[in-house]
Amino acid sequence: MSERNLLPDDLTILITGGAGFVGSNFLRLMLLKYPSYCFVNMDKLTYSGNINNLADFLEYPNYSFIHGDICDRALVDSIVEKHDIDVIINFAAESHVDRSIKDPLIFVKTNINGTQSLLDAGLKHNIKLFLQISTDEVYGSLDDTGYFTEASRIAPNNPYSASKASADMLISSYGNTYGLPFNIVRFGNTYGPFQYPEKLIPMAILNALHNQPIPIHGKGQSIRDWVYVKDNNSAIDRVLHFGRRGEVYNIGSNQEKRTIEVVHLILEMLKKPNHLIEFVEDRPGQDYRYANNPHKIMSELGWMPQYNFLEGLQTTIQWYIEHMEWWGTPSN
Ligand SMILES: Cc1cn([C@H]2C[C@H](O)[C@@H](COP(=O)(O)OP(=O)(O)O[C@H]3O[C@H](C)C(=O)[C@H](O)[C@H]3O)O2)c(=O)[nH]c1=O
Repeated sequence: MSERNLLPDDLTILITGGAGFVGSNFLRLMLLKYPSYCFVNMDKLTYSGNINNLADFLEYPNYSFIHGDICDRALVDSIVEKHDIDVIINFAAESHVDRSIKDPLIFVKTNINGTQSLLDAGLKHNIKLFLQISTDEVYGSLDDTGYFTEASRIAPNNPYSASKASADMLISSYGNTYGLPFNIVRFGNTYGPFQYPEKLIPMAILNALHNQPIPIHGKGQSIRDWVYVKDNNSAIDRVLHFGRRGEVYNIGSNQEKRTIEVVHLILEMLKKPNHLIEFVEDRPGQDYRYANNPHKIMSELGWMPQYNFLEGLQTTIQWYIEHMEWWGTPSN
């Protein structure tokens, strides 16, 4: 078994994409839990990032924000050098599959070239760990049975997942060739507060709240394993502190649902009618099912998901009810 990551007691961590959904939720946990660590948040503030996601932390002495693009190699290099970064956690990514089908170029730029720029800066300045936030989509699609393990074949099916798979391979090649210490964490479908409403759950909640149609691809038969964002946070925290050098960890919560079931639950919880559902053409190359087997992180690092889907969904719905004005009226 490979050795544990060797990290100093007081870490300085560069979080990329920390104004986005998963990154801002993670920073929220870390800023409260580790007041002796320093966090530098670098974010491009694209359409899906929002500086308000961390508004209540702007005055924290151990937190700083830099507006910038991970593809800007000179900027990335200067940040890693100037702040004496120990760990880079890369949340920055273009992540919406439908957008990647319409315009793959930005996915290749941000997800592959951007990752390489971080790797090069990390290597040059001897960081102690590069932690990549990745996805179970790199394994492609499953039938009704079986699960992805860390040993499953990498077989992405759309430009988004191909760009994430490429980044993962680049990272492990830097580990193998140059000895860069790294971990890769591959999540299932993440949901919770602060998610930009283009992904299924926040889109369906907000459309329902505005009595707008909810577009469902095909007949809504695709299956996803839904992981509450706080469970993702605790998984990253465990990998950061206890992960073994060069290892990949799959995250899953064994809470699989069909898309149509998820939307029915949302409508039921909001007491909205089912006729808001509008079946539309299926996504080209739609993946039928994703489901990670999280045995490795559970047995080696003692991680356990804490949130069941109904509880997480209820909390998420409540958050969107309270923050409806953030998003305006849905355009469809
Ligand atoms: C946006 C939308 C989605 N869907 C369907 C398509 C999928 O079968 C399912 C979930 O779609 P969503 O786009 O929310 O997520 P995935 O395509 O599963 O991918 C997501 O989970 C992985 C792990 C990532 O890594 C991606 O970043 C993340 O976007 O609902 C609809 O039917 N209608 C819609 O309007």
